Amino acid sequence: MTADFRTLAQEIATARLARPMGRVVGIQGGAVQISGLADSAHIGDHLILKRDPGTPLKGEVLQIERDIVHMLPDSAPDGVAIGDRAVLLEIEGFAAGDHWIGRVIDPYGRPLDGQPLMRGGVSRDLMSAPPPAVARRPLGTRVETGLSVLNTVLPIVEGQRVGLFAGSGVGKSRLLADLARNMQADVVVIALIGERGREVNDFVDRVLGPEGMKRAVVVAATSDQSALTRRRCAWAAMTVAEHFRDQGRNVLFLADSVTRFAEAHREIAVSSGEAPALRGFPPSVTPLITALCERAGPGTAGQGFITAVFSVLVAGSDMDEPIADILRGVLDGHIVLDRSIAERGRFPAIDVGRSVSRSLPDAASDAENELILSVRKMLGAYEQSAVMITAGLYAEGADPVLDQAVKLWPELDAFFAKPDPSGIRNSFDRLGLILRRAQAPASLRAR
Ligand SMILES: Nc1ncnc2c1ncn2[C@@H]1O[C@H](COP(=O)(O)OP(=O)(O)OP(=O)(O)O)[C@@H](O)[C@H]1O
Repeated sequence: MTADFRTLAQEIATARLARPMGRVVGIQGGAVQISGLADSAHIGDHLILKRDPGTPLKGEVLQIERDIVHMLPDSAPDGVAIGDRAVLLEIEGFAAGDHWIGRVIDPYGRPLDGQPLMRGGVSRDLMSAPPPAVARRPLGTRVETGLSVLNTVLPIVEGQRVGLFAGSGVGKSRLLADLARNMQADVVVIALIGERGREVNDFVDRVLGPEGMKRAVVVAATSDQSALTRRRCAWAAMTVAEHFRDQGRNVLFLADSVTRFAEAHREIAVSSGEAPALRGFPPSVTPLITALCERAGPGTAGQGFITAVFSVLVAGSDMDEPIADILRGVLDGHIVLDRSIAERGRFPAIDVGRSVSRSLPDAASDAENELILSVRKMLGAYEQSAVMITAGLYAEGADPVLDQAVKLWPELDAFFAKPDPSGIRNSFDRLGLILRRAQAPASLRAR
């Protein structure tokens, strides 16, 4: 029997023909209390509530008390009455497989691209723990990113977890798509959390395109779906990544965005009575985000790596807002996109001065580290005097580093925008050439 038939036979054998039913006994806030299901329901199970009159209302099991199941409905529980019937739906196991590559799925493993999709052979727990810290391999080697700036001054190594901090409309999706298409990886798993439906289609069809989809699994939950589904999206995508990692493959995991994941959690937490604390977010948001990020990283011996980029929405470049702050603490680096750079048309709009890769200095050779340090010094000198320079108040000769920085600035700025499919070595060669032209390293070392 082929694997597909075995899966089908298993599904038929385990299918439940009768469905447990309960009755509404209360409605409080956004949640509906149901009796008669406490023995059969599990957290996260789906329910369908038959409103009389009205269309059925779907929802998920949020809490279970001794006799009562608390259901969080997908939309406002208008028209729900005491005594209405609630039917427990069986939730299928989540089992990824190779045939998911190239597909767009929802957080329950159902296809969103109109084609049939079989489940894989083995169901996985969506909330699995990360590999034990002591058994984990160390971070791996540098990966080709396809972009000059990430190949050189902000390197990413196998198993590294990076935050992508960006305001709206500064090129976050395009950068993620560039990485999905060009970054070195066996499989790319993309979590699209809380985007509008139109944006998901646009991302898949136009921004990512058929080339990007070739090795990608997209897991999407749109903004109109319930908070539970949106929150589940991040876990489902991470579970897909873990499936491929366990097979020894190197996975690139891209999450867009952790902010929307945290917002979905906030909705759920408030419905279950948790008080907001961190500027509107409940205290449980910190362990939630930390646990998700921890699942990425190196696997154990024989497993692959999950190299991850988690995007964060930072309104008005506020890097201290709670989600950005939590992420900065748990990740191994951050890439900051800057609106003023995007506004002058330089993409990717990475603010190199404010971005950090914690894989340095280990990820680069001594000579490369020296080059990176020189670039950073020059950028620092330029940025400190940027106002003076643009106001025409800069006079050559006062500071040799600033003189070089001013001279090199246009070339460095153009270098940061360049794609580089030919690899890390080539990116460093080009960067070295730019610096040598101004004989910068020697004079900088003398400072
Ligand atoms: N690499 C690029 N080259 C040229 N233009 C770009 C590039 N990246 C982004 N842009 C421009 O910036 C716009 C916004 O990009 P993108 O949709 O990726 O931003 P975003 O931060 O994901 O936006 P949102 O917050 O709305 O999701 C694009 O429509 C395009 O005009």
